[in-house]
Amino acid sequence: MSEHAIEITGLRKTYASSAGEPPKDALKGIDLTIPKGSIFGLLGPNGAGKSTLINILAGLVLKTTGQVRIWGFDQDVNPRQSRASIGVMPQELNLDPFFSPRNVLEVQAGLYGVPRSQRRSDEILAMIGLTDKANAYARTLSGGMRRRLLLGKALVHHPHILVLDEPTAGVDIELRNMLWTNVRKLNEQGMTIILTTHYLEEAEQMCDEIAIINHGEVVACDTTRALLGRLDTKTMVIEPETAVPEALQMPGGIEMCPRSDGTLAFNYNRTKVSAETVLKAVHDAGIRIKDVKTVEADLEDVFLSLTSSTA
Ligand SMILES: Nc1ncnc2c1ncn2[C@@H]1O[C@H](COP(=O)(O)OP(=O)(O)OP(=O)(O)O)[C@@H](O)[C@H]1O
Repeated sequence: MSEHAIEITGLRKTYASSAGEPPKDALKGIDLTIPKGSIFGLLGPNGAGKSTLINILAGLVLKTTGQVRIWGFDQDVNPRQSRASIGVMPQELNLDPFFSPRNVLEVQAGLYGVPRSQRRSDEILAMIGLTDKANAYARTLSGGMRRRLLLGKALVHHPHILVLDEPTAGVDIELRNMLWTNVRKLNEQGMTIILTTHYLEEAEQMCDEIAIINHGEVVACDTTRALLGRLDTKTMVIEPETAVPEALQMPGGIEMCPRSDGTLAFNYNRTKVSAETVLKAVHDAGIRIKDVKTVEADLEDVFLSLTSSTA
């Protein structure tokens, strides 16, 4: 059995032309492997191709060419097994208004051929906090409750992989925390999680690995730590003890930027300049240091550097 939850090779999707619009190459040859047991982030600007990719994984959009293996099953050769291995929580709140949460879960379990003896609607309702609403019409549920129900619906067939498409877009903090607690718990139980999010801080906190997609191509795929280590620029922020002399000259490779709060930011390329060199330059400039801290690049910096030049 493969150690990868998902293996994608040469995946292309071209949407046919319609209403006078030319054909659209939404995915231009994606190669991607997602390790089993990981929390994997799929990031990219609007229109990058994330939903297309997720919908292909979910079996909702047909690929143009390429190979997709889900939990070791080739989508074309073993469509039933590959579909059974994955559960998708979609972005849209597409629920039948006259179905109760219990109906929704039971019907979904039926669609996936889960035998009655293996259904666990009560357990799922408890997990998503909808036990009291088990028999209420979906149209009477709040937006947050519907979203939780969609999470439950994605889990009825015990998938190995859970895909969350923008699960926290526009949700309040309480629901966001509840979602993440559940996602972490499921991951600890061995489920592989794939998520798209616009909140880079969230991806930084949640994901072990991240792929950044731009214009239908993977422009970076690495561990979150390695991705954050990619940017060479580092900043040292110094709070001076005394007034700073005007017109300071810094050695090459160190740029000084005074900040409005009275601190001084020194930007330097950490592969070329050491922190010690920066501190010495500050000292030689006659600046007495009251406090000092260094600032690492965050995911937003990495994201912008990889996507803004071609946007
Ligand atoms: N059914 C479709 N027909 C034609 N073009 C489409 C269709 N669906 C998506 N596209 C186009 O394909 C490209 C990728 O869209 P996709 O929805 O996959 O991006 P995305 O990264 O999910 O964006 P967002 O974050 O805004 O949801 C876009 O240019 C979009 O306009």
